[in-house]
Amino acid sequence: MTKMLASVRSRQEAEIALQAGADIIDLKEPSRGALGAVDMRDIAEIVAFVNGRRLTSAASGDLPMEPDVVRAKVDELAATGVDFIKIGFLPSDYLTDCAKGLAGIAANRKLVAVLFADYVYPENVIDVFAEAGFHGVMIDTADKTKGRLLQHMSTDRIGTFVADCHARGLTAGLAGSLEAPDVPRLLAYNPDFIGFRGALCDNLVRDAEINRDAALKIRALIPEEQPAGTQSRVDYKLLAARGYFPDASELGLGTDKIFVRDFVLPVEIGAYSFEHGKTQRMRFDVTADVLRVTRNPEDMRHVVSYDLIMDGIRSLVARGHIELVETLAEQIAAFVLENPRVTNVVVRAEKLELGPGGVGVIIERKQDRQHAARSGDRAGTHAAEHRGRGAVPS
Ligand SMILES: O=C[C@H](O)COP(=O)(O)O
Repeated sequence: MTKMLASVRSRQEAEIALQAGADIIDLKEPSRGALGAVDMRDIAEIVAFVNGRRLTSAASGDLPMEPDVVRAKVDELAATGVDFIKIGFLPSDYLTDCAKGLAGIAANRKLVAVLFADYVYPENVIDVFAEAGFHGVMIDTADKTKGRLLQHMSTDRIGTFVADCHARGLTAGLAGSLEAPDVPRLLAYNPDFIGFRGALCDNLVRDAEINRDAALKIRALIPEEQPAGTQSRVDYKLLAARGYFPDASELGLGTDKIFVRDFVLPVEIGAYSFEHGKTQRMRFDVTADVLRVTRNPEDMRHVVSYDLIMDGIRSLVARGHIELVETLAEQIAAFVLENPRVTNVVVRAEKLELGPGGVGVIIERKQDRQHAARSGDRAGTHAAEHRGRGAVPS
């Protein structure tokens, strides 16, 4: 289950987050930086106010990578009774020492290491926290003026991050100036929690007060059902279980078309030797017929996000050299059809650098409704089939 974490700075804000249904009340002072700490006295007051009705966490503040300083601050926070302590780790020669220095506290308290998507870390950084006994790792952004998490990290890398954490027994969290349309894209990767501050405030201004309606809007996008366990990066069965797809009773509403047009990416593709070891630009046009869920679409649960289509194409292309445009077009069609709301898809895949104009292929593929109905599990059937064939980006 993916939990909603709401960062609050005061008891009043904690009350709004609690009433809006946030799962984790995170204590953070946004005006003091990405991981600004709330004053100790206020933390104690807010933890007492929440009084076990929700999980609580507290940010450590933007600390220098000095083991003694970090340990002293975490010790102090541990005494407040918060359930989780979030500690920011900057790339540094002392990162490992700082993590190891917390192993003693980690034996008794749940520590969550916060890494920043706008910095570069050594490849084995998650191992460092697993070895030090941390409870989890989360990705956030350090500079809140420089874009959302998904502008720093592809969904494919996010999927890898979550899977790497889970493989090491760590919980995985995601945050970073997230907005409502980001939620279904991130939910598909099954993080343990998704964190918000700006999106809960008026006009996305994270230093402003939390707004109840904004918090309710985000809460509605993270339904609280218990998902089935999943192997896949993008799990449409999971999204279906969370209310992102229609019930059979709603199918009478017909379909709409969503499209991605003129989506250009560098791709390693081609059967000729001169096409190997380099990229060439390709343009993709995808049109999908999508079952309508409601007459009044109001939030991301009611739509099939075109972002999911673009994320899928990026992931497929990132897997390495592809011999044929036809192969890639089939993979894209299969990926889009994994979404049980898609009844039909047309994929146009075009190489842009081989002739005076484009060259490529247009294919049209349909959802195998009969097969899906036979299985009695419309939402999961195609995902399972394509996963088996390796069509899901991995
Ligand atoms: O822990 C999560 C953060 O508070 C997210 O803050 P943000 O949404 O303003 O980036």
